[in-house]
Amino acid sequence: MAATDQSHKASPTSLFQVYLRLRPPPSPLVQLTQQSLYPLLAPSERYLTVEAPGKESQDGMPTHITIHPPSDSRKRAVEKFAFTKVFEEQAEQIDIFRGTGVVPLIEGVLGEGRDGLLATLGVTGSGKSHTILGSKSQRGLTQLSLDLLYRSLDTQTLHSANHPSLIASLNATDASEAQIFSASGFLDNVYGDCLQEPSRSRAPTPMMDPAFTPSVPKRKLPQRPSALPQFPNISDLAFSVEPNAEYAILVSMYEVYNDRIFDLLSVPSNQKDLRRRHLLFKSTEASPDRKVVAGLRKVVCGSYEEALIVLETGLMERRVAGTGSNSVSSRSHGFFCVEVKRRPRGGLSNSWTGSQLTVVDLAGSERARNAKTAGATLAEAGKINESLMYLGQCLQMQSDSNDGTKPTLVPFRQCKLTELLFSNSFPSSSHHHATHTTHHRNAQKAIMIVTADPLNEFNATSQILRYSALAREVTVPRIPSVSSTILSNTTGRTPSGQTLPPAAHTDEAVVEMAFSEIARLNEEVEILNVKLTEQEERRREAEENWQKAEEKAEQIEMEVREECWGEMERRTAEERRRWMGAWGEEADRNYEHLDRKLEILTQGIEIHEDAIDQDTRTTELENENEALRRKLEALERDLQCRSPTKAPRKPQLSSPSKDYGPTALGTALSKLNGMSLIDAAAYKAQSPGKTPGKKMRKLTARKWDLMDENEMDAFENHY
Ligand SMILES: Nc1ncnc2c1ncn2[C@@H]1O[C@H](COP(=O)(O)OP(=O)(O)OP(=O)(O)O)[C@@H](O)[C@H]1O
Repeated sequence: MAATDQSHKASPTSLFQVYLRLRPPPSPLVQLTQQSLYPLLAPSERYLTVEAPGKESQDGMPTHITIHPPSDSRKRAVEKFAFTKVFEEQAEQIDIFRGTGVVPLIEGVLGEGRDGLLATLGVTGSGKSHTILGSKSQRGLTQLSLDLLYRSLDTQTLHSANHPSLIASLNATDASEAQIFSASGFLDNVYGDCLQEPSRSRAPTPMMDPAFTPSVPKRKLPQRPSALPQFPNISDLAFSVEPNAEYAILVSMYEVYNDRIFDLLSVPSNQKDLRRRHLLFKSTEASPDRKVVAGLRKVVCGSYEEALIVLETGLMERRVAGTGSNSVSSRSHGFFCVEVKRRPRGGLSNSWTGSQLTVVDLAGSERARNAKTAGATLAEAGKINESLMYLGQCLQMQSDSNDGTKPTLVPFRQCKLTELLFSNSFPSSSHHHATHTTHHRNAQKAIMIVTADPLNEFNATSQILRYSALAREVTVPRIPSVSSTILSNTTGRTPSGQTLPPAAHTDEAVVEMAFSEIARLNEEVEILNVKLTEQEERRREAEENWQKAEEKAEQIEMEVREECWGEMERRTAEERRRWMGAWGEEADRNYEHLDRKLEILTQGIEIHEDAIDQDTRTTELENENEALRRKLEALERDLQCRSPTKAPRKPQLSSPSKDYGPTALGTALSKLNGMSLIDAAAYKAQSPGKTPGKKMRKLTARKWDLMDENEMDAFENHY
């Protein structure tokens, strides 16, 4: 056999441990009734064989299977798949519970504070629901896990009926913006009178949400927990937990339908209103490092029985909602979550810590394909196929990286399902600002149980196995060589029975070699063909993804552009408003300033007019004027007497020696200066032929200084 892939071992860093469970053939009666639903092959046509356990197997369990394509298949390649463990048809529910990693997963949730995820994957009818939810006679992994949790916590589990402040305390610290209810309150509301016994008086439900109105259509009460299967028994199994702690268990359920998340415990307000509000998977303020489904309804279940009824209610809602929206139950991916919250014993503290176990029942891919022909919308069927294809890609990436050559880069953000399954699979740490401590969160541990029916259709089953397996080998069986076929009956003898000569033997060997070479080349061609088909398939998927990504990018760009444009317009309007405001204020200030100035001016004028009498002031100014004029004239005369030979200097009227400033007095003085000049000119005109020089020679400066105007006139007339 020629192999194209030799990687067998699951890497210890794998995000998922992948177990394969083969379902047994149905009983003849079931086969008869369900033949049309799940057309099965005859046992002789079985294409799947389990390999004997190898060296790497744990507990002597097989880890590999081989699938041989049926004779009518186009492909001839034989494929070998590796899993963490393979459970054959005879495996019971308890074997799966104990043999897969479910028990350590629960231990991690209880002790290590590590989230756990358990999912089943397979084509329709392969036994997913049987494995995860059980049957009429047997419990599934969900019920067994709940049983183990309650058994381990035992009396340390808190009941909301005994602790009235429990719901408020949980509400105060819940990071997922959830609505938390007590089990009795929740069940009362959904089933109403069905739960009541005539003699029993019912205490009011603590912390009942007023929005939780009793107008809800009542559901038919599910089977009593005591009527539900008790087998297999795991009473020998329990973990010891922190003795100084007390625990609360919160149950929530949701489904992913058409790539949207819907609460399964949130019953619609009336029968017609089946358009449920979808929820977001996001990081919240209280949970920055971890994404949570925000706004879920959570029910505090104090006992295993309460948890079972809530589980049944959610499953029923999944069916009711499915039927109402023209779909069937397995057309959605169902999530059942059990949160284990812990706080120090005493009930005083609100410091809840804890982790969560999530059980996932994935939709069957085959059902979606058939549903297309059964009248379901293309979008609905397409969404399941799409989400399973993305899940396949993520698992494929994991298996590709298991050989250690490529880093694990899981493209899990492509749809809600893969986001929900993988987002919390990576370790992270977050800083709590309030306490200034760094909280380290363990990476989630995940288990995938792949269910397969070896008698179900080859293509669908091989497809699921191909992308969920941890490793794969492709081989092509060696075809019996042509020469050996031809010569098988001859062996050195002619068909007539004659022995061939030695030369003929040599020719036979050459022919044999040639044929074996042709056969080898044929094998290689076959393998290359298989590889080519796969590459083409991957390329097609990649191109589809590329196109989708481009469309998404375009849409995001448009949204961003619109957002930016809106933001710009908003800011411009804001800026305009701000500017107009400022401008108005400035104008007001200016007006005010002007008003104040005018007021001051008016007041100033009034004061001036009131303070000084106009006439007195005029007289004063005239007197002053007179005195100054006289002084000026005396000065001029003095000047002329002192330098009689020199031409008389013109008084500098335009630049008086003393700067009087821009006051009224200054102006008056300037006028006076002008007047002096005119007077002097007039005076000169009155004494023609007499030069100032002659006059100056006959007068003493002292005398001249002391003479007044009249004396001066007399003096001039005398001479
Ligand atoms: N391991 C098993 N042992 C016995 N019966 C089984 C086993 N697995 C499946 N069955 C039976 O096969 C039938 C189909 O199984 P189941 O409903 O679990 O398939 P499924 O994969 O969940 O299908 P769907 O996708 O339609 O929900 C059921 O009647 C179930 O009881």
